[in-house]
Amino acid sequence: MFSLSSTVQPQVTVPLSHLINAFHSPKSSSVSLSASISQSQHREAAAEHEAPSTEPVLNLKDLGLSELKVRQLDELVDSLLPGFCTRNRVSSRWHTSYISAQSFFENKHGFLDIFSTLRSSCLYRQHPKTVQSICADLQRWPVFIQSRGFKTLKSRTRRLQSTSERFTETQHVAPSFVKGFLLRDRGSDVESLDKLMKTKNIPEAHQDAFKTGFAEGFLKAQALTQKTNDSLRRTRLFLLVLLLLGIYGLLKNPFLSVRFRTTTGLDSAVDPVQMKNVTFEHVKGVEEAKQELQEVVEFLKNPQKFTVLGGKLPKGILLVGPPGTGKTLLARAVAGEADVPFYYASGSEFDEMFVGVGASRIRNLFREAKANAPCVIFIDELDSVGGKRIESPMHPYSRQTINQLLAEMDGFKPNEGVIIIGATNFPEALDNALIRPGRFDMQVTVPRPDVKGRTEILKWYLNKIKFDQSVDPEIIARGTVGFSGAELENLVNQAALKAAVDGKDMVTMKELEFSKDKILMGPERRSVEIDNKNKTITAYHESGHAIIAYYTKDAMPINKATIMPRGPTLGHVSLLPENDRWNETRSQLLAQMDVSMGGRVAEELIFGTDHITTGASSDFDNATKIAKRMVTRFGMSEKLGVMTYSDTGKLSPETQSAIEQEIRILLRDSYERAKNILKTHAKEHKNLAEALLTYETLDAKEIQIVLEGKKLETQYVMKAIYYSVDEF
Ligand SMILES: Nc1ncnc2c1ncn2[C@@H]1O[C@H](COP(=O)(O)OP(=O)(O)OP(=O)(O)O)[C@@H](O)[C@H]1O
Ligand SMILES: [Zn+2]
Repeated sequence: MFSLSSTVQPQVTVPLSHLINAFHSPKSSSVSLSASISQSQHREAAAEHEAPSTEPVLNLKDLGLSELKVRQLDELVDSLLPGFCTRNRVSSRWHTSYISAQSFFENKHGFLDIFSTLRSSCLYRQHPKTVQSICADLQRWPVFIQSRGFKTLKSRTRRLQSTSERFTETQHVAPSFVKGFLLRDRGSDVESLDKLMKTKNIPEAHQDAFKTGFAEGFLKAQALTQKTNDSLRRTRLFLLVLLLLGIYGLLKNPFLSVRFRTTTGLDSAVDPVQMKNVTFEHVKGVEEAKQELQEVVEFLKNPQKFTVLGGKLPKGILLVGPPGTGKTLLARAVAGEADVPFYYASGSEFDEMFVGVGASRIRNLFREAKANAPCVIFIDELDSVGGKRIESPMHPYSRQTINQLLAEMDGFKPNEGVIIIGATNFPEALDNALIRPGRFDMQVTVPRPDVKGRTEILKWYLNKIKFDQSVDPEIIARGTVGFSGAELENLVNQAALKAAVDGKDMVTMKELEFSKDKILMGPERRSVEIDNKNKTITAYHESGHAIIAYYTKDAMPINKATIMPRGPTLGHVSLLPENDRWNETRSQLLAQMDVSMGGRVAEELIFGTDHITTGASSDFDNATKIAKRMVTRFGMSEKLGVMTYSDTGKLSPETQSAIEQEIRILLRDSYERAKNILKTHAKEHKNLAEALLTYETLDAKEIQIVLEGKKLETQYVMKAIYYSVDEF
C-alpha cells in the first residue's frame, strides 16, 4: 500500500496538499507572494479546488498561507522537504513548470525517450526498496503519476488533451521499435489524485497525510532521478573522452609494442642524440680502430672535400669485436668528433612480429637521418637484423627488414653525408648482401685490449674515483688478460664499492685485487667453514704451485697465493705474465705444466700417496690440455713430428696411441720435475704453507720474503689481524 505519511514532519500545521496545489500552477506562485488574505479563508479556498473553474488562478490566500513571509515559507517547505529549498533557490524550475515527469526529457517533450526509459529501469533495479516499490504501486493504481492534473478540471482536461496530441505525434515520429517504450503506461487513464482518493474511500482525516506522502514520495523520486541523470551524463562524458583518447592513441601508435628509443608509432620522428661530449679521448686501448675511423670523422666534417675528386667513401662501416670492447663508444666518438647528430638503433628493435613494422622503422630512421645530414646512424647488434637466417615463426618479417635496410643504403649518394656504422660480435653471421661493396664495405676490428690498452683503460677509470697513490694499474692490467674495456670499468667500480663497504676513504690495490678475483673466480665464500685438516691440505697444495712457479725459470711470476675459498675453489695461486703473450715457447709451456703438477706433488710428498685428494683435477685438466696441444697442434713432439692432428677421433689407432703415449710422457716428466723441485725446497714449501695458514693471503712480495727465509714484519702481522677482522 502506498503510505508514506509516517515520513511527514510532526510540526507541520499547514496541509501540504495545499502547498502542492499552489506550486502546481505556475501563475499562482508568481501572484501569491503579494497577496495578504487571512487564514480563516483557507478552507473555502481549498473547497474551490474541487469545483470546475475556467481560470486556474490560485494564491496563498486561498491556501490560508497569506500571512507567511517568503522566508517563513522557505522554512516551512524546508522542514517538510529537507534539502528541497536549497535546490529550489538555485533553480527556479520547480516554480515555473509542473514537476510531473521522471525525466527532464519527458517534462520537456511530454513523452518518454528510450534512454530515460532504460535509465529508469536501471535505477529501479538499483533501488528496489524505495522508488521502485512506489512506482510499482502507482502503476497498479488507475492513475499515472506523471500527469497529476488534480488541480482544476480545466487544467486536467487541457493536459489530457495535450498528452493525447503528443502521443499522436509520437506515433508518427517514433520508429516502431521504440513505440513500445513510448507508449508504456500511457494506456491507463490519467486520473486526479482527488478522484483516486474518492475511489479508494480514504477518510477525510487521512487525505492530507495521503497527499503529503504522495508528494514527498514523488519529490524524492524526482531528486533521485535528477541525481542519476547527472551522474550518467558525467559517466557518458568521461567515456566519450576515453574513447577519443583511445582513437587518438591508436592513430598515433598502431601497434602498442612499437618502441624505437625515443619514438613511438610508425610515422613518428626519430630523435638523434648529440654526442658532443664523447670523443676519441674517451676510448682507450683501441688505437688502430681510432686511426681507421679518423678519416670518417674528416669526411663527416667536410663531405665535399672527399667527393670532389670523385673518390668514394664507404657508406657503411662495420665494427667487429667481442662484447664490451667499446664499439658503441667508438661510434659515438665518431659523431662527437665530427660534431654531428648520432642516431642509435639496436638491430633487435627492428625485429618485429608485425608485418612491415621493422621495415617502416628503418625507413623512418633513414628519412630522419637524411634530413639531418651529415650524421651518423649506428646500428648495434647488426647481426640480429642482418643475419643470414631463414624466415622462422619467431622472425617472420626479418627478410623484409633486411631488404629495406639494403634499399635504404643503396638509396642515398655517397656525398649526402650519412655514415652508417654497424656493430656485431659475429661478422660471419651477417647476410652476404650486407657486406658487399657499397654497403658495409669497411670493416674495423675492435679487439680486446692488450696489457698497454688495459693499463690505459684502468687509469682512465681510476681517475674517476679516489685511489691510493700506491696503486699500480699495470699490475692489475697484467692480471686481467682477456678483459674487455667494459669488464675493466666494472673492475674499478667494484673496487670502489668494496672500499666504501669496508669504510675506507680510497681504493687500494687490495680492493682492486679483490674485485679482479671476484670477476675471474666468483665471490669469496667466507661463510664456508673449512676444517683445519682441509685448510692444511689446501695450504700445502697452493704452496706447492707457488714453489714450482718461483723456482722454474720460464714460469710466470707469482702475483698472489691464497687459501680463501672463492667460487668453486678452496684456494688459488695467481701468476702474472710480464706482458701479454702472443707466442709461447716450449719451455714456457712445460713450465706451466710443472706449476699445475705442483699441487698434487705437494699433497703426495707431505701427506702420502694414500691421502692425496680430488683437489688437483683442474690442475691435471690444464696440464693435459697443454701437453695435447704441444703434440697435436704445435709440432712439439719429436715422435709425431711437425704435423697437426685436428680430429684425433678419425686417426688410425696407431697414431692415436702414439699421440696418447707422447702426452703421457710429457705429463710424467712434468710430474717428476715438480717432485724434484719440491723435494729440493721442502723447507721453503713448509714455511710458505704455514704462512698461508696464518695469513690466508700473501702477495708476491710477502711470498718472496717467506721463501727467502725471512720473517714477515710487524706490518704484515698487523695486516693479518686486519684480514681476520675483515673476515667476520
Ligand atoms: N676501449 C674502451 N675505453 C674506454 N671505455 C670502454 C672501452 N671499451 C668499453 N668501455 C666501457 O664499456 C662500456 C660498454 O662498451 P660498449 O657498449 O661500447 O661496448 P660494445 O663493444 O658496443 O659492446 P656490445 O658488443 O655488447 O654492444 C662503455 O660505455 C665504456 O664505459
Ligand atoms: Zn691446484
